[in-house]
Amino acid sequence: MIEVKHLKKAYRIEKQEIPVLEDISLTIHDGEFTVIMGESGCGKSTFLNCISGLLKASDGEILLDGKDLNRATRKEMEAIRLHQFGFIFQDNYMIDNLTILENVAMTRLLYAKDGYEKAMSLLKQMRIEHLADKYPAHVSGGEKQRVAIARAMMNDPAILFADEPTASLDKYSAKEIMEIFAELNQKGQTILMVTHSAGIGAYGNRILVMDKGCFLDDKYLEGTLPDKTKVIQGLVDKV
Ligand SMILES: Nc1ncnc2c1ncn2[C@@H]1O[C@H](COP(=O)(O)OP(=O)(O)OP(=O)(O)O)[C@@H](O)[C@H]1O
Repeated sequence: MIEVKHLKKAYRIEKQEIPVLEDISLTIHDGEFTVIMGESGCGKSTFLNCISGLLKASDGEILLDGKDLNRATRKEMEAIRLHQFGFIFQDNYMIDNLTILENVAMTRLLYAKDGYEKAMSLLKQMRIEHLADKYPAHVSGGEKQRVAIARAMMNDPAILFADEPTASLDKYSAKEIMEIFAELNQKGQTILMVTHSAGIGAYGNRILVMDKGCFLDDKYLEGTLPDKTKVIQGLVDKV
């Protein structure tokens, strides 16, 4: 569970402070698949980066099971990112001269002996075990995103953060990736995802709509994918 209390974030450009997030308070509960939507530039990625510790918030508390990430030392934050968080982005950089299996296994090999077995079992779960010995340059965009999910799941993260994970994919690959997300969530994985697409957001079960650094709507979603897409579109159109 992550509790966000009075989170503020401003960027400093030269001597000027540019406020982006304005006093946000909310809770992300375990097992939720929360989706953040809103117009370009409203602060979605800034929010995701602050609560995942990739960016330091200007003020407020971000409590992960009671521990305030905004006051954690760099070493504590590194450990939390390694052991408790998983990240998936639009473009997932991989090390070109390592195989897919090595890319996935890498972070766990830093502290556990079962890196390769765990990586192989996740490649199987993502149905891409046949890619294990290939290099990143030789797999498609959709396959690369599956590799990125496997890599993000390597340390059994408490929360999976995803920023526009389907933005660079065609609609068929995007659907496959979202089906994997939905399956992981059904097995209990907490997910926090930013997207621009109501159809992609509909795979989630909670929608947060952001406008100018605040959340305007926070709604739990039920029903079929088309039902949820309609609800999300209605909320987003109000912005
Ligand atoms: N490092 C930075 N320094 C200064 N300003 C920044 C920085 N990163 C983002 N911003 C500004 O903060 C605001 C919010 O950016 P952010 O990327 O969080 O928005 P977003 O909602 O994720 O946008 P998009 O949907 O286009 O990705 C924007 O005005 C952006 O220009």
